[in-house]
Amino acid sequence: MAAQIYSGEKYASRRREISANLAKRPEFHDSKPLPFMTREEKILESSRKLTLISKHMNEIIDPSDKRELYHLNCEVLGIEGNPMALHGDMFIPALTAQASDEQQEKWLSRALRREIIGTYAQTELGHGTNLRKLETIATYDVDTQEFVLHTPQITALKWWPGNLGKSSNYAVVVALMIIKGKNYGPQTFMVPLRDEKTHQPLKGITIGDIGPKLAYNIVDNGFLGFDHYRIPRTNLLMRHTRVEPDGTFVKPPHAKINYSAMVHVRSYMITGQAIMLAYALTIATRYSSVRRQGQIDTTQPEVKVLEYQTQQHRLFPSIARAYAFVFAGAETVRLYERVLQEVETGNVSLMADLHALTSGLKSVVTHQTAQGIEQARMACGGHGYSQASYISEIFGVAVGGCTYEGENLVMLQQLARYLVKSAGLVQAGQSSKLGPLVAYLGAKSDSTSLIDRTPTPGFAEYVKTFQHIARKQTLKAAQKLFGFMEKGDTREVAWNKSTVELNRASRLHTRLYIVEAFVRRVEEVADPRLKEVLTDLLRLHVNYELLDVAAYALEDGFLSSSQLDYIREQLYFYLAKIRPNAVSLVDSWEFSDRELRSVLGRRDGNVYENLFAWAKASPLNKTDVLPSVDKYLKPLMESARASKL
Ligand SMILES: CCCCC/C=C\C/C=C\C/C=C\C/C=C\C/C=C/C(=O)SCCNC(=O)CCNC(=O)[C@H](O)C(C)(C)COP(=O)(O)OP(=O)(O)OC[C@H]1O[C@@H](n2cnc3c(N)ncnc32)[C@H](O)[C@@H]1OP(=O)(O)O
Ligand SMILES: Cc1cc2nc3c(=O)[nH]c(=O)nc-3n(C[C@H](O)[C@H](O)[C@H](O)COP(=O)(O)OP(=O)(O)OC[C@H]3O[C@@H](n4cnc5c(N)ncnc54)[C@H](O)[C@@H]3O)c2cc1C
Repeated sequence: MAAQIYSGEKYASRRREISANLAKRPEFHDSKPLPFMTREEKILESSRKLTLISKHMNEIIDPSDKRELYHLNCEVLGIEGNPMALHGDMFIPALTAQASDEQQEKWLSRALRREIIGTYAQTELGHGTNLRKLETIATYDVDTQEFVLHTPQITALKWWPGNLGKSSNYAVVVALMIIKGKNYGPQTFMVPLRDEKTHQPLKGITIGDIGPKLAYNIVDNGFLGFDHYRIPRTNLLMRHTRVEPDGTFVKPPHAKINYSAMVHVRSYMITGQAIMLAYALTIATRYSSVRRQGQIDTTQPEVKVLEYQTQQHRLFPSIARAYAFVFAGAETVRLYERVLQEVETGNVSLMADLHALTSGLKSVVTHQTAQGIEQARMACGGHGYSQASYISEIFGVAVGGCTYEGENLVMLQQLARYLVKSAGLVQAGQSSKLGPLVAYLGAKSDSTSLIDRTPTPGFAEYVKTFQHIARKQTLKAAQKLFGFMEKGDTREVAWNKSTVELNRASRLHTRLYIVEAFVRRVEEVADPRLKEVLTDLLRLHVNYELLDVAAYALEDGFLSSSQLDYIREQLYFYLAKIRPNAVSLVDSWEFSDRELRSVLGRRDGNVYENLFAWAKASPLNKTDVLPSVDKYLKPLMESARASKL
């Protein structure tokens, strides 16, 4: 099953080898539990381990393999980030996609050797979403052939870039490019920030950390201001866009090619989110198979809480989602890598499809992941609330994905633009022009679903039902938009009056895509034992998801209320059928205890002994009497006693 999850036996077994290798190297392990450390201690600890990784990486992984590096980082550094997180996640991808060969020779090779540390500085105090209104300006000075970077007011300060605050000495900075008074929109520049020897900020740079956050606190998200700071013309990233010495601007082959680092993260983060969801579910499912509370048969001992249908309903549909997401994530990464290669040859035809797909997936997956993690926490009762479970940290890190790389409700609108265009083609009788991801919009719907009248597995009927719902909502939302425009609203006003409905269409389209990706993967499985278990999980998934969106199919009679009952019964049937495999389904992700960092979710299942040992090790228990008691509580009680006398 691990080979299914990790798209092949090769990587699944490499993961095992890497984990086994690390198990023998205590210097790579957390020196104490992360929840017992201050932020400063965590950053120090993470930097220590990062240095070890850099020194010994070649002995443990093939450094050119992104997935091996990712696994090494998960084991050693963990999810709370590290001082070079953005270096790998965005700085290197931005240089790879946007720097010219010559620039790559100069900077990318140094970045890959870790001679310099970089980040991606785009968001500002006043603007994150609306990139066209960024306020940092890069004005071209023809005389000196330099760009002058400037922060004209406080809202123009860069704000949020990861590892900008304290760690990075370079950044890919996004600024509005002005040449001879003309605004050429957001462009990307390679900018030195700190002296390479002293790490002191360079003259003209104001820089620092933005303070603690909900989670992800090992990362020093930062602020950055420029005071008429000069960089050479050749620091504009010039793989696709160019500015000649005389200020002539050479347009890129696609207007949004500079947004590639964002599309990179949106493509990869689907897998990252699936893994975080699986972390939380591993912890909650293991714990639920140890925790006994209450009885189902009063003549029998207390049951494991995993026997309760409510607990199964709380956890198993999310287990199915984690699988669905990791399968969809693998497809997304393949598409991203293909588009990256095609862009190299000047073919930008798939950029819009990739952008639409990743915008929708990023939004739906992060939202459902956060929901699933929070349910996993609650499924652990009181112990879920303790940091010993580590689920609160996993939630805090994962939920950040709802905001970063484009706020979810905004990104759903990006997909909606694509869907509206497609709906326009359908309306104009040009369905043959629809791309493969939206071809279903042009198909004719059956009048009713046959979901309860086809032999199992009947996935085609489920897919048809999801298609019916997504098509109906897309055409309806587009119609609403067109209707407002016909009545005289501008497109922007009409859009704003239709966005709740448009975003619903985007979610439904994306959920259809996820179901289809799951079906595609299960169809490929050759081993009959694996196929059976995955088919059960997929059945649970399609019934759960369909029930969640059934209102759309009930309102036009595509589904009847008796079919709804059928779907519910199927759901309950598969909850029970999956129960014996539940622990194996989470164990198949093969997370080591070191990677999980959860006292509650350890493989040995010795929950109570482990919790007690953890509590005793808490910093507060180092002494029996805290200074706060000596200083305040004892005098308080003493004065209360004295006043009574
Ligand atoms: C190997 C296994 C490993 C597994 C790995 C697992 C995990 C690791 C992965 C990730 C790391 C995780 C964590 C890192 C943590 C945090 C990092 C966070 C970083 C950041 O947040 S960086 C800042 C991100 N900021 C944003 O995302 C801003 C969002 N805003 C925008 O993107 C844009 O402003 C906008 C909303 C898209 C609008 O742009 P605008 O220029 O105004 O364009 P429009 O007028 O709206 O559209 C015009 C037109 O262009 C199309 N368009 C827009 N963007 C793109 C694009 N990128 N590509 C193609 N086309 C695009 C748009 O659709 C319109 O098309 P039309 O045809 O409709 O005109
Ligand atoms: C953990 C984390 C890490 C980050 N790392 C980086 C980084 O490394 N580099 C970097 O540059 N940035 C980074 N960011 C910033 C991040 O990319 C932005 O916060 C994000 O893009 C959202 O932009 P915003 O903060 O301006 O939100 P806003 O756009 O101000 O959103 C506020 C509200 O307004 C709504 N809204 C905004 N525009 C519209 C619209 N057009 N239509 C309808 N509703 C709208 C949103 O839906 C939301 O509800 C990070 C953020 C976080 C949380």
